[in-house]
Amino acid sequence: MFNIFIPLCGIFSQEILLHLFSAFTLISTLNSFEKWIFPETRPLWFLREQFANKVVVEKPAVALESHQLSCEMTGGLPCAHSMTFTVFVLILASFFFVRCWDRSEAWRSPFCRCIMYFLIIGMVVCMWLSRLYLATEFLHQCILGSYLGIRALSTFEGNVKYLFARPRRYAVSAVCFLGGLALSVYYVKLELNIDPHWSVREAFKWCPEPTYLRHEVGPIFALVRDLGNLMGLALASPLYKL
Ligand SMILES: O=P(O)(O)OC[C@H]1O[C@@H](O)[C@H](O)[C@@H](O)[C@@H]1O
Repeated sequence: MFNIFIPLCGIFSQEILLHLFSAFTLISTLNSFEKWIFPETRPLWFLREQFANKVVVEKPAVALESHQLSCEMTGGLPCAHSMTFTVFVLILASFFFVRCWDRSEAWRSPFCRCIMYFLIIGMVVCMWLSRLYLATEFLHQCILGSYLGIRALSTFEGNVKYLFARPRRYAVSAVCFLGGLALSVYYVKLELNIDPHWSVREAFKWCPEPTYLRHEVGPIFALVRDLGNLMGLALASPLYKL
């Protein structure tokens, strides 16, 4: 998303680019924090654990396969793909249809609205199905991911003027605070004897081929990536001047 789709959207308008990048970064950070604080298991890990502990002994008709796309290193809840994809599709659809509505009355008809909702829901459900097919997510993780994405996006849209008007020093301080919070979670977990790297250990334990694991999908990498993107936005603040 950050490398291809979001920059490509910037070809059409700088407004879309800024809106997409800021909403996407905030929502991705929210997701990374949730996964960092409370990593939940994934179907692949859960099922393999069940077989290893002999809780399930009957061999299923379908074998579970692991490959590069299914060897994830973060927790399952909330599904990052569903969360960010829902936000991406909603922002693009709203820009596209608002433009069409401004150009022609015909686009405001109930038929066109139905097509729009059908397309959005269809694309999000396809994303859920792809995650379920790979056994990387449970259904509730996908549904919650999309739900949290929608709630976070509506909060962002409601406060966008306030956020875009923040002076640079406030924005940078907020990002530094988030960095401190992520670090504190690490030490609090160590104090409580909770392994902060639990999800990484699960990934190494249940992924049959260690070379399938990608460092860029680890929880610390995702947090650093998102906080780095946020710092970029903070340094460019106030964003309404861009
Ligand atoms: O939660 P999901 O959908 O399995 O996604 C796992 C990871 O997928 C990666 O593509 C993202 O960069 C990470 O931020 C995310 O944690």
